[in-house]
This record gives sequence, C-alpha cells and structure tokens, in this order.
Amino acid sequence: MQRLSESSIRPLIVRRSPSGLRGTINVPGDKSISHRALMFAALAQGRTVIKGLLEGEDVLRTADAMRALGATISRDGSDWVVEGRGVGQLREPDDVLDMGNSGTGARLLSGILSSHPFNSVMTGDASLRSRPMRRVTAPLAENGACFVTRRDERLPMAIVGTGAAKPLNYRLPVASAQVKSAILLAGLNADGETRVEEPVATRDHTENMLRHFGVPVRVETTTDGGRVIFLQGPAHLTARDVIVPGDPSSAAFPIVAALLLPQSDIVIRGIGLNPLRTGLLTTLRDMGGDLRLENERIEGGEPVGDLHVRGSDLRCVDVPADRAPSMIDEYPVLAVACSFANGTSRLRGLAELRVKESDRLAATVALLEASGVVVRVEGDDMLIDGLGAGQVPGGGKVATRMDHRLAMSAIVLGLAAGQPVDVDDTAFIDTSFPDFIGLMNKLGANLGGTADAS
Ligand SMILES: O=C(O)C1=C[C@@H](OP(=O)(O)O)[C@@H](O)[C@H](O)C1
Ligand SMILES: C=C(OP(=O)(O)O)C(=O)O
Repeated sequence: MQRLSESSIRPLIVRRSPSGLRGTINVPGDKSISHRALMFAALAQGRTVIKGLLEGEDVLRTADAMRALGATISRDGSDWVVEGRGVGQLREPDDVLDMGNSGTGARLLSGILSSHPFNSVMTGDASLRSRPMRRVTAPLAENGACFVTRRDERLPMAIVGTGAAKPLNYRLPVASAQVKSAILLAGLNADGETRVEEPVATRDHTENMLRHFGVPVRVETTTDGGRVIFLQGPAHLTARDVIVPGDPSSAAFPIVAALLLPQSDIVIRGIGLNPLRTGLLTTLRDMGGDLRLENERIEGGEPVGDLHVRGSDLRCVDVPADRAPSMIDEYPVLAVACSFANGTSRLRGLAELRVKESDRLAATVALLEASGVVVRVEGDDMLIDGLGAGQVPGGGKVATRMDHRLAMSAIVLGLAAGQPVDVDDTAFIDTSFPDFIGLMNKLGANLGGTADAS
C-alpha cells in the first residue's frame, strides 16, 4: 500500500460551494475501533474477519506493526482477515515500528509491547515525534517495562518489555482513552487485577471490544461521573468477527458543511452513535442545527444510525468542559461552525487540543483569524465571535501542520466563506478519511481547484 510521505504535498484552493450539499453517503470506518480491531485480533487465538475497517494511513500503520509482531493480516475483498498469535505470544520485531502520524497506534501499542518479553523500537513522522509519550511510559514503567525516549519524552523510543508484568493500579491525570487503553492492554499479560480510574468517562471501545473477544471487564461508575475499570490477567482472547461502524469524527465534516450551506439536505448512513462519541451532535443541536437520527440500531455491538442533516441558521453555544472527551477531535470543525453562528461561542476546557497532531488550539485560532473571524483563547477556553450565516469573509491562507482535522476544517470553512481559502496541504487527510474530497464532491461540493504542488 502507498504510504504518506512528508515531501509530497497536495495544496487546494477551496471556493464557496455553488449550491447546498445533497445526497446520501457512508463515511469510512471508525478509526478508534479499527486500530483496536487489528490489535485485539492479533492478540486473539484464531481467525478474525473485520468488516468495514478504515483503510486510512493511521490504521494501515497499525496493521504493519501487528504483522511485524507476528500476526498474519490480509485483505479478502473488502474484509480484513487476521490470524492472531495470542496474548504473550507476539514476537520481537526485526525492524523499527513506524506508527506514522498516529497517536492512538503509538500509545496503545506501547501497552502491548511493555508486557511482552522482547525489545522493540518505535518512531513516527515529524508530528508524532513531537507528541508527549510520558503519559503512557510513566505508568507502564511501573509494570516492570523500561522505556528509553529522547530526552524530552518524545519518540523515537526503545521499549524493553517484560514477560512478568505487574498489574497496574492507576488514576488517569488527564482524560485520555489512549492512556486508559494502553494500561488495559498491558494488563492482558500481567498476573493479577489491573485497575484504571478515569475522572471523566472517555470513549469505551477498548472495554467493549475486550468483552467482545471474551475478556471479562468490570466497570464501576463513581459518584462524580468518572469510571473505574477492572481487568483480570493473564487474559485469553478468542477470535470473533468485528463490524466497524462509520466514524462519527469523520462524519463531523460533511455534517458541519451541510449545516452551513443553505438548501443542503444530506443523509449519512451507518454512523457510530456510542454515547461517549456524540458530543458534537448534542452541541450542534444546541446551536439549532437540523439533525435527525433515523433507523437507529445495534451493529457489531455498537449503536449506529442514519443522520439526516439540513442547512440551518446556527446560534452561539457554551460547551461545558466535561463534554470535551466525547468530541475531542471535533473542536476545529465546531469552531468553524461557531464562526458562522450568531453571537459569541465559548468552548471550555480544551487543554488536550495542544498535544494532538498539531497544537490544535493555536492552529484553529490561526485558521479562523486568517479568514476574518475574531477569536481568542482565555486559559483553556476558546471564544469565537460568530459572524452569522454566510458572513465569514474567507480569503485565508491555512497552514495545516500535518494535521488531517485542520485540513478538513479549512475545507469546510472555504466551502461556506466569501473568498477562496488556500489550504497548504491536504495529503494528511488520508490518515483518517481517504477520499474525503471525492465524497464531498459526490454531495456537490465541487472541490477541484488544486494549486500546483511546490
Ligand atoms: O483512544 C482513541 O482511539 C482516541 C482517543 C483520543 O485521544 P486521547 O486519548 O489522547 O484523548 C482521540 O483524540 C484520538 O483521535 C483517538
Ligand atoms: C488526535 C487524533 O488522532 P491520534 O491521536 O490517533 O493521532 C485525531 O484523529 O484527531
């Protein structure tokens, strides 16, 4: 498969859409669930068939890593087939594991590698090499593994795993499903009970999928809305087929674009509706967005539905900090929606945005300011002075900083703004949403004005 290269850039000039968006689409498979499906299938005994796997760059890196660790992974039509090795049975990789742009791949894999008795080395692209790893290496080192990172706790890092991992008892200092999952994955090959406490509930795909693979996971809810997760190791995973729902974080882009363009009327089929992922839908409804769920059902153990979206006049919103984990990747595109709303919006508690593929707090401010929107940061909150439907001047040049969500947010902004928006590079969209531009064009977005690559 082709791999993203930091030197092949794809600029795009985005012009206002001539009409509203119309049509019915499916978005690609959920990225979080896709990473986990490959990892858990590799840790299971037997053969797992995965339907709807996201074939984005981030997930393909995870597939490569699990192959390097001894799993057999192949594509059969549109299905992916994994012959697993079993917990504790992965083998030492004979080369560096390159996780590309993916924080989820790197953090979750650290948990697996820490509790296997061999050595490995992990790296990533320039974006991933700038992201903090201490949040996983600090707790995981307590299970007996040893990590040698660069001096500032960044990748590349060497991991000396242990075959006699101690179970961890850890309270997360930040709301992070990646850290929670890394600890649970390490616990699969530890001797005894692993306990992870999260002060705010984060996406629970790891807990759900472990149960699906036959591992008893106990969850208690704390009085202040947090959760404690218990897992008994060593655990045995039995191969079970997986169906991956459409990614609500990817759906966010066509959803916001349709809301901002009058006369839009679209349906997105089969979106994952796990309640720990639907903060954006709640927020857009609070803003007056015309969003209707149809055909709600359970598929592959996760709630899914079809979402009907119509162009809407939006009003400003005040988003509480405790909603952040349920929409953490959606803030850049929500900020775009707020720019076209009436009144000043306040998005609270966004500290974690500073450590994503880019500093998304700074990058979102730059994205909006370049197109004539007044926006400011107060502590960890972002305040956006909305200009009203169709009133954002546009004309900005956007630096996407190796960040797929920024590139897609800039495209949504450009589709609804007055003047063309100049996006420096759209290549990283392939990490999570291959053919995003093709799908938007299918809805009538008319994204064609590619500038010359330089
Ligand atoms: O566990 C996961 O699959 C993810 C968790 C989130 O990261 P954090 O755990 O850092 O919040 C999210 O931003 C990321 O895109 C996917
Ligand atoms: C933060 C993201 O992903 P990751 O942490 O896996 O790089 C994202 O997809 O927005």
